Amino acid sequence: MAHKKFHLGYFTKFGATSWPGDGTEFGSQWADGSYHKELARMLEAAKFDFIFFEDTTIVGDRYGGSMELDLKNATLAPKLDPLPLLPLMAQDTSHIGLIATASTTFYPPYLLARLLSTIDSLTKGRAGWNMVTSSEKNAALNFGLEKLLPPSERYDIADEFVELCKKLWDSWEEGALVANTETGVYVDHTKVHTVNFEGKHFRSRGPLNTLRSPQGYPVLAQAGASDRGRDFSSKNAEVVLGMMTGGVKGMKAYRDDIRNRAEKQGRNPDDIKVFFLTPLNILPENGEVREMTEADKQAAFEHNIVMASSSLDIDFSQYDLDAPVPQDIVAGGHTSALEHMKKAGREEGKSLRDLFSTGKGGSNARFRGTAQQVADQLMAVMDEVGGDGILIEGSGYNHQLPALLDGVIPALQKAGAVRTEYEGTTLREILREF
Ligand SMILES: Cc1cc2nc3c(=O)[nH]c(=O)nc-3n(C[C@H](O)[C@H](O)[C@H](O)COP(=O)(O)O)c2cc1C
Repeated sequence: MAHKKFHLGYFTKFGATSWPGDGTEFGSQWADGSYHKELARMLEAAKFDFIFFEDTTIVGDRYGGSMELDLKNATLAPKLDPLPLLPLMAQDTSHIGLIATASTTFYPPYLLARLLSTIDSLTKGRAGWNMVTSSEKNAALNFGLEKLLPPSERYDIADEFVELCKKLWDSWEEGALVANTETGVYVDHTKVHTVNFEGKHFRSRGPLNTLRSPQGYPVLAQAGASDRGRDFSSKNAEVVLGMMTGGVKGMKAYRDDIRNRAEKQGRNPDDIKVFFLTPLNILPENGEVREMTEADKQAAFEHNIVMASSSLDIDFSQYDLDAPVPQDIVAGGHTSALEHMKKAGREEGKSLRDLFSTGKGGSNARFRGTAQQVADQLMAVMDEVGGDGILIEGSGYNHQLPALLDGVIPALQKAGAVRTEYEGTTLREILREF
């Protein structure tokens, strides 16, 4: 049976992705960029669409008011800025897309538009921007703000931010650079325009002082989950990132919803690729399934509770961790994630400790089995959901790279479910190949 062809992304961070370990694993030396350069080469050989860098700008101390658990487990920090890493990875590769996160809440639009234009030039048209509005109070404090605005206002600002960036990127028309040695004209001034943008939140005269970059502007990515977030992503994004909440039904509903919203905004839904983030648990052929030990569960708990405390802006240490999830918790951050947790408490009696003690090493991964079985499961899900891509969780999974790249991907390629060659050269072209 012919399978739905789907795209592949790899989700990681510019941080320690192989901790805990003994310090010699692949990924241990990451701060000089060498690990990610090697990783990008490996993923390009497997014909991934892109490598994706999440990012935040804090050391997490929301849980119990201490940085200890975050720094102990290298959960949120240390993390370096992924934007300068993209051109480094581009030097050793020729096709793989390079997407990094930057916040519309903290950057001035002109500065970020200029930086991303520069990176798109340096990567020869392979840059992407994951647009986030940020959800950590500490991040606000780091940038001199007392607190974050409510999520919907942050999205209103982000809408205007993107509108201005696009105007700035378009302030240089195609063909403005002429470099005509006979006339002595380097840039045709009639093709470079001021933008005179006067919005509610931003003003900018423009034009950018860069060049028009190979893609014009970077591929725009976003992960809206709330109603307002989905409106934003279906209006602006070309890569939309979803979670696998709600199983196949939930995934299909999410993708259909994003496509419908995009159509209502006058966009061609096929220009948007929806990727679902998931870990994989690839087991050895006929091997023993290793269950989580108590130490694994404790490490998972510490990691997950630090992540959730900061992204939801909740000090979970105030709550009973072993009773069903309290229904009166209020989130400052991503509200949809908290709603799922409360539902698990209400309907299944799950405690915060139950919810936070899983996930390490892909123990609760939906996709679990030998390389061939994982490939078959991925194809079955994509066939049913209808597309568009899988974003494979990479942080903490370096040990699985051989099984992924020598097992799962070749099995998918053999079945015709993923690409075996790149046709396009820019990230936008590659995403639109199918
Ligand atoms: C795959 C994925 C990647 C994300 N990456 C980041 C990130 O790097 N930084 C960040 O602050 N938020 C990140 N988020 C959070 C989203 O930007 C968004 O806030 C979240 O999905 C909740 O949606 P909502 O804002 O509509 O409630 C990510 C979410 C997902 C699903």
